[in-house]
Amino acid sequence: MVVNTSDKPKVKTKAKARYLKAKKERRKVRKTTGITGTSRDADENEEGGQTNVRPGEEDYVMSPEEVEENGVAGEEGLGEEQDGAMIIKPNGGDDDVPEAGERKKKQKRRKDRAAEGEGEGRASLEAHEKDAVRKPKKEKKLAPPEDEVHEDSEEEVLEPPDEDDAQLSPSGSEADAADAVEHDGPTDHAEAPMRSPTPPYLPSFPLPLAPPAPSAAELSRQGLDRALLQAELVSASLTLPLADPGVDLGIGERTLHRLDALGVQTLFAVQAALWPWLLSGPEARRGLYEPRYPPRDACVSAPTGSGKTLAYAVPIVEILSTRVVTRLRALVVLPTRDLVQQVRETMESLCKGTGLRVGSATGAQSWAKEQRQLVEDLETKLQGGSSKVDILVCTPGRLMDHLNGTPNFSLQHLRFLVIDEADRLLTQSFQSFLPQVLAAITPPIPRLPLQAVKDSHGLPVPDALAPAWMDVPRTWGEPEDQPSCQKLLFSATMTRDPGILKALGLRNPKYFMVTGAKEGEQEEAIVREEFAVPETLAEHLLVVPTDLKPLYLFHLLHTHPITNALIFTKSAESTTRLLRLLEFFESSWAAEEAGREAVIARAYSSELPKGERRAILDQFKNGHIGILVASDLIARGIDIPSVAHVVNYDAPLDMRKYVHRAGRTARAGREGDVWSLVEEQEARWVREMLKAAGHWKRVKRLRMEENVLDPLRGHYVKALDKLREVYSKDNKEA
Ligand SMILES: Nc1ncnc2c1ncn2[C@@H]1O[C@H](COP(=O)(O)OP(=O)(O)OP(=O)(O)O)[C@@H](O)[C@H]1O
Repeated sequence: MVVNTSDKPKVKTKAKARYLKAKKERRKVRKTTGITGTSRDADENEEGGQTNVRPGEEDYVMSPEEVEENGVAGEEGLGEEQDGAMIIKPNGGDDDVPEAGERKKKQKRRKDRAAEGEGEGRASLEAHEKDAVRKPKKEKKLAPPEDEVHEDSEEEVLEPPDEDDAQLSPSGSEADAADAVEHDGPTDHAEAPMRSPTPPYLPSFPLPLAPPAPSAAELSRQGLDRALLQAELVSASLTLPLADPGVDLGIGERTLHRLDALGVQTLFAVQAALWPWLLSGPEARRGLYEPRYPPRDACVSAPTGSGKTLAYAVPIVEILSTRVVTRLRALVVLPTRDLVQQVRETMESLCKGTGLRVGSATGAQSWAKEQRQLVEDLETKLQGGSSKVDILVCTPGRLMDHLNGTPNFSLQHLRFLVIDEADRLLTQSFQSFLPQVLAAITPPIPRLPLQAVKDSHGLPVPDALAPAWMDVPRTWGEPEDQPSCQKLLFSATMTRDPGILKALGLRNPKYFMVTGAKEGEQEEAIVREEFAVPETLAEHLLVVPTDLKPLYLFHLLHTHPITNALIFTKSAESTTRLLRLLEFFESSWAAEEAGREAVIARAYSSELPKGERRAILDQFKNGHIGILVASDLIARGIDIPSVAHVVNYDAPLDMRKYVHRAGRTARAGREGDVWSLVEEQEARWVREMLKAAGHWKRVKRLRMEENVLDPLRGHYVKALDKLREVYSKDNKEA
């Protein structure tokens, strides 16, 4: 960082005179030797991968006044001099030099002088200097803390494979090219010297840490602590045989057969806790309408892949299977179309033989068609609505469309409202759906009078108001009927934020938490929002230089080898770019020797049309595609049992994202690995994030020497060239 010194008052001292003389001498030397040392040079070097200055460690140039106060480089050993100014390396601060104590004393003396009132100008100069001296310290914090990442780790050093013999040394242009690919797309290297002195990486700032979890007292003030702190804690390792004669699950023969057909022999922890509570326990309500004794709501937090879908789907189907007429009685809301499709399939397979009808609303079909599929009578005005489906699985946007625009689409008969991936659906981006849904399940005031309804030909039409909606005579003091809708919230990262949960208007909620936390640490884990991950998940973290990240990825894919893998990037665009680079790399690698087979990879993001996305997902599920490079569109909920590895190519932005991405593998008790490639400048906050979530100890930190990449560098360079070519062609055509 260059500090502008022009507005500083001039202070002439002997030290300064000495300094200026020395400066003249140095200029002379430079003129004769041709060595320059401006910060611009440093930037250009950095861009070319030649400098020792790491991203985020910008140089600080000292003013003559500061030199005077701090002494010259030769005296203090703080840094090197550049064009008449001193450059302090950020990691050459106070802590690193023996003379630091002396300098501190001087700074203190300066402070004291300023405090004694040596004039305003001098005081502001002091402040400026103080800032300037501090800044490098701040920058130091941003420096890639590779050492720190390794400090308390059991590192696994990955040895270079020796079967390949391609030897290419790292070069500046290669680093440039990788940088271009990762940051700006391909660039013309001939232009490199013309670049501005801006460092090649955007300055990095640590992400703000999550605010501390609300205290028990805070929760208490919000009126939610009792329920939350009295959560039913369920051990993640709990299982229950489905055929256990000693346990009354409240499940009928038909459902037991369906579960058997689905391969369910043993209940997972979340199911073992929830099914009896909903179906056979003292608090269970099996009626379709429970206006006098409405059921309690439930919030369920359980790790990814732990069977939350069946945990709610089975009780819903079991209870609704007694219904006689079709009404919309269960609504399941999910954040994406793919998840809607997945849950609909599960519901349909459970409903076989019950006569229950399952529908979905995502906007995948035309509006009119979807309306006709959901509502029986779109013409007559019916107070009780007219539904063609018993269970509707939908996205929030399409649900709002139907609430506002589909005649006779009513939620008054709802017995279950399931909000799956609840923490996601309660975030701001989805916030408007919740008030509308809550209004639609709340009876009107005053209640509606019963009236005979006739169709356009004057013939009577059956209409049915839900009990809580009806205006019926009641004796004095008798309470009005309550809506029978039971809200069930599910997530692997369920929010404990009382403010957010309050917005749901939960009725005497019961919390279930499936946790791996040890006894005695569970309460803290709840309050601190620590999320459990599957026990069978192995977690690895590798700190890599930004410019070589793709190459490290390719190395991982080849050496481990990693297949049946989901690779997550930060955006749809990055997904496409990384896939192209991977394809070019693979074709170059496979072409080198007969018999080598390139890995088959595809991209998956919102950039693809819906139909294509579906086809790609199917191919990935049945193993025709080995690697799916994906955006966060499928980071949540998607269940693909064959996924053996997840790679965080771009670091997840928060712990929730980390948990959900990682949770695409190690599902239903299977083994799985997550690999996080963390850029040097991100390492600190990734570590902080994992630590704050009580997760750091689980993560195995890897160290990989750069020479392991050598056998693949040649193919990588070719791939980069090809990518640059394609992008410049694309740009010309655009
Ligand atoms: N009791 C069981 N026995 C065997 N397999 C089960 C059982 N329960 C669920 N599964 C299977 O486990 C897998 C994961 O279940 P599910 O998708 O419901 O997980 P989830 O907890 O909702 O995960 P996420 O939080 O990622 O959405 C599914 O393939 C499901 O069929």
